[in-house]
Amino acid sequence: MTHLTVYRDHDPSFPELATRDLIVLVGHLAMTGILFERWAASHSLPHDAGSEDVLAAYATDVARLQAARGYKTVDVARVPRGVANAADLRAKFLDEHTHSEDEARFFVEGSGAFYLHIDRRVFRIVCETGDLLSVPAGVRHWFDMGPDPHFTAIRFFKRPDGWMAEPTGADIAARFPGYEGPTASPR
Ligand SMILES: CSCCC(=O)/C(O)=C/O
Ligand SMILES: [Fe+2]
Ligand code: NI
Repeated sequence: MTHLTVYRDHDPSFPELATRDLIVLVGHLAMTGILFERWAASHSLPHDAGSEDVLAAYATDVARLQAARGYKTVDVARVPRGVANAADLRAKFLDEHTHSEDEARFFVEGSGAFYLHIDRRVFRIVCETGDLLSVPAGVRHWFDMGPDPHFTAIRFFKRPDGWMAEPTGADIAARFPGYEGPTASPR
């Protein structure tokens, strides 16, 4: 289930806030400039769906968000259940990094946890199917898809050339609770 946990960035053992209440979650994230919305993700996708199939199924939603927030480019990040190189894929987003522009992610299936490091706090947001989250320009963050990953996310970019990340070189991500999957108890 979607939830938010807020930590001080030097103390991963004692959260300041943990909530599954969407109104509280949206409000807390909005105070830091993060957009969170719950969308309908009602199109079932075949296991072998490609990016074009995903974008075609959600074309109306994609066009609406592009028009509203000026996103120029979209792509699809998809990790099907049971993928062979899960550990390598997981490692790709596990280090803290930034993007030079505001981006957004819409989870059309599956789940994963984003960690946004803002003003000496870490906002851990477990996203599930139907969740839309923005990552503001320059915000330090990382993403954990878990040990048994499964998700499809439409990614929205303001840059015409899509996903580009700048590593911060910090080792903060390793100190925070990872994402263990949708059946794990929330933290
Ligand atoms: C859930 S989309 C894949 C992860 C990603 O694009 C990103 O930037 C993580 O920080
Ligand atoms: Fe990122
Ligand atoms: Ni699947």
